[in-house]
Amino acid sequence: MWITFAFLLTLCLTVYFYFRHRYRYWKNRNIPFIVPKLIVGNIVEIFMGKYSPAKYVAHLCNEREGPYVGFFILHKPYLAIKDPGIIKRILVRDFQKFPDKIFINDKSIDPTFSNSLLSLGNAQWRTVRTRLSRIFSPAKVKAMQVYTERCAKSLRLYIDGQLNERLNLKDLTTRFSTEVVFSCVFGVNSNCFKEKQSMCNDYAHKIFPKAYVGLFKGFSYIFLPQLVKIFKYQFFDPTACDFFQNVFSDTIKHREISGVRRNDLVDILIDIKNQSGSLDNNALLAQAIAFLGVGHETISAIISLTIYELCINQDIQNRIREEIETVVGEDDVTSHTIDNLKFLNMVVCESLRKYPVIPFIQRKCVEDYFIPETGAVLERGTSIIIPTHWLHYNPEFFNDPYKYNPDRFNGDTSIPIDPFVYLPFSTGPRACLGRRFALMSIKVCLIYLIRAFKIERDAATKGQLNFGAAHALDPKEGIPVRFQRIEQSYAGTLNKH
Ligand code: HEM
Repeated sequence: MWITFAFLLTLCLTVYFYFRHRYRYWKNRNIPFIVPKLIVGNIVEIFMGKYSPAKYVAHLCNEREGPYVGFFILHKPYLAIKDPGIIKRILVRDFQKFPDKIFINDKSIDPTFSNSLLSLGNAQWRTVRTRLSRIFSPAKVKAMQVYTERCAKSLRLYIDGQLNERLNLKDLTTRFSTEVVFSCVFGVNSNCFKEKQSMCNDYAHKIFPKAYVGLFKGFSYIFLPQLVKIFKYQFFDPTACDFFQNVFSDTIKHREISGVRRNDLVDILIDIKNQSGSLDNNALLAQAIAFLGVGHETISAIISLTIYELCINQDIQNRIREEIETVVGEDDVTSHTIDNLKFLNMVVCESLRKYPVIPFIQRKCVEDYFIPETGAVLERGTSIIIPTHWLHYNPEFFNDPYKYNPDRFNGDTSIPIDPFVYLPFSTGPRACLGRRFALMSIKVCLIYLIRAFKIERDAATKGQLNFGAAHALDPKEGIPVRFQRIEQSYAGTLNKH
């Protein structure tokens, strides 16, 4: 018994002194930090469901003055960077020292996610990113607009059959985004508007699990890699990956045999595959699944949250409609007309500020790094968080940040917006690859809907959305709204297209 007691005592003391030593990490470097709780660090509030990870990081940033704040998840130190000058160094000027993500990247656990651009480490990331960089060039995105417009017309018809009924915005916009990404990435129709229950839509939803399972997976792939290594669970849902692997392989085979070109992403991926020494099938599939997973979630979230704001702020909805009427009228939507819709652009920018769908950016330092502004040295391997959500809601950078106010993006140079505090797509060499494609799809969808319908709140629409800790993009109760056909002039466009 004494031996057991001595063993347990030694174990407890070892754990205690180990953590005490680890928790001096930021103090020893003279970096302000949040005092951690023994063993768990600063993780408790997230697991109690008090905060989402994004809001928790924002809360930590508010707790300490200064350009950065250190915190701990279990024994591991993290640094949240608050100063725009240092953010610029990390994302752009000294990017070569911060090219990696924190995500665990283990091909034996999750080959699809680990092969995707989202998580690849420096050397491989560079090769894949260079190969894929032309995928969303202005000309390619212009070519994909035809397919996106087709999807917007299908959505419009789908709504037209359910006028004045209570509709859940998220359901409509995920059908649209799945159809768009399927059409442009996989080169096939997903039948999201033909079938109430579309297999493609169901599997697209499954790629990233929702609610607490999704929260736990996403969180652990960034902050608790030990758990992922022990339990070996995949980031992307394996059944969804199998389903899309089949769809993608069939499409590639069909294109190669038939020689048909559609000028979409599949064609580009086949071209990349045929270049010597290029990406193999698994690597291509990983990119396609990542595009589908990221693309369909983010595009649908921004469209539904924008429409929600337009229901609450009818004056803004009317202003967009007037602009569309003046610039586009009943004509086709071209990339040129999209560029001329200045107010619509301001609206989308404001939605991306108020709802940063990727609420923080992550980087890992690959060499010791001296921060000239403060004299601090970041050790090789330091995990960095850039708190987009905190920056976008900071009154020092955005006046009255909880207000939905597109006019803050009117280009007034007396109150310029710092590009290193407004980071919906991030910036620098590792910024979002799909930015151009996402903006085009969001704008096309909004133009088609606002031109044809007056969109109004329903009695059940909340004045304030309740996201809860685990529903980052997805308000808990959905977003119920009603669509009404507007005057004949707009109905004219319905018949025309
Ligand atoms: C509203 C829509 C979207 C937003 C707000 C968004 C935002 C972001 C952000 C913040 C990052 C992290 C960048 C960084 O670490 O510096 C990212 C990465 C990425 N996004 Fe997007 N994204 C959107 C849509 C899309 C779409 C539609 C696609 C493709 C179809 C896409 C593909 C990617 C890829 C491949 C990366 C990884 C880039 C790399 O590591 O090289 N995104 N996105």
